[in-house]
Amino acid sequence: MEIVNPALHEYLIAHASPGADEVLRELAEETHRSLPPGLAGMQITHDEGALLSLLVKLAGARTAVEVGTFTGYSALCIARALPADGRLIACDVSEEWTSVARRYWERAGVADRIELVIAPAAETLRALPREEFVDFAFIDADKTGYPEYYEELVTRLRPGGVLALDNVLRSGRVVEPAAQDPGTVVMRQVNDAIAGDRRVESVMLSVRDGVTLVRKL
Ligand SMILES: C[S@@+](CC[C@H](N)C(=O)[O-])C[C@H]1O[C@@H](n2cnc3c(N)ncnc32)[C@H](O)[C@@H]1O
Repeated sequence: MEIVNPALHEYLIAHASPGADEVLRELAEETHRSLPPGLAGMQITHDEGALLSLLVKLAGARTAVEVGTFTGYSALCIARALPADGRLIACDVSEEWTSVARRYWERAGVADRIELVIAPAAETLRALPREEFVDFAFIDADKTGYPEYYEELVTRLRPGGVLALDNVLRSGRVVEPAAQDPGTVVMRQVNDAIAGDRRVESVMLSVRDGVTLVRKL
């Protein structure tokens, strides 16, 4: 999934702060021990988690939304960067995977900041107030859902708010014309749409599998 070479990726991870965090490390270990590699590999890596925490703090975020929670690693990185009275709405469809997440959120002392909604994310997002109240959002779920998740979230992002999208390079497949799987085709459309979206300024980063950062104007 990573697009930088493995040695360099290890080096990046070793230099992201906070260095050793017991709760995050054990969450990653349990996820990789209990699930097959194809599923466990959906978890973001430590460097991306550190990036999310930093962005939440830089944006001064109090209200955040995550689409795609899995076993809770990214949600934990977002929630612990919020102030104590901050709120993260976490969207997923899996009771099984998010039951792991809940245990680690409790351990980290951030469970009271996270509202987990088990339902298709499009339904959850559509039901949110139609106001610019979101300070930070992270999209990391089914790729064909990205156009709707982006639109529902960008309209609710406050001016100056930040939205991050994961897997935007699809392991490099976005630049391979022969790659025509639905996720890659949709991701090319999303990437083009964001680059031309006059409501935002944006940049694509080659972090892990590619992360686009969007700031609402
Ligand atoms: C790549 S994983 C998320 C990884 C997570 N951000 C982390 O840090 O470990 C994608 C997640 O999206 C969820 N998902 C897939 N389709 C969804 C949908 N329509 N609505 C909400 N969640 C969905 C899956 O259940 C899965 O947990």
